[in-house]
Amino acid sequence: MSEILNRVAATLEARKISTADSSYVASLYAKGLDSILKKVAEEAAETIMAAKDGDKQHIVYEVADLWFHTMILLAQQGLGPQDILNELARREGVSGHTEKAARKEN
Ligand SMILES: N=c1c2ncn([C@@H]3O[C@H](COP(=O)(O)OP(=O)(O)OP(=O)(O)O)[C@@H](O)[C@H]3O)c2ncn1[C@@H]1O[C@H](COP(=O)(O)O)[C@@H](O)[C@H]1O
Repeated sequence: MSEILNRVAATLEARKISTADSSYVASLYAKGLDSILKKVAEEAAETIMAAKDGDKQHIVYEVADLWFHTMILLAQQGLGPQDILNELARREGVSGHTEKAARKEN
């Protein structure tokens, strides 16, 4: 399931050394962190609106946009999808309440 995530992550890495005007990802890196964060916030808001509409196809489309832009954020920060998968795996089998309590201690 994560093969596509890995392929997209590899493309995002490659775009770090690309200056192609035609590259959406390269242009977003060039604009910097605040622009990336703005896109993440926009896509989150669009996801919320799609969910409120209840149109499943629209939800899938907007969540794909949201995942994609969070992946750009991760790449820009020197992280990748494997870091998130590792964190989710770590939480597996841990109840949400236990996790919440552990966070409060940190
Ligand atoms: N998966 C995506 C992908 N999903 C969404 N987008 C772009 O993300 C933007 C989403 O922004 P919006 O929904 O706000 O739409 P918009 O109004 O057109 O965008 P803005 O003008 O506001 O930026 C659009 O420009 C989409 O084209 C993507 N752009 C690229 N990819 C992947 O990234 C790869 C590299 O892309 P380039 O860097 O463009 O070569 C591609 O081969 C794809 O695999």
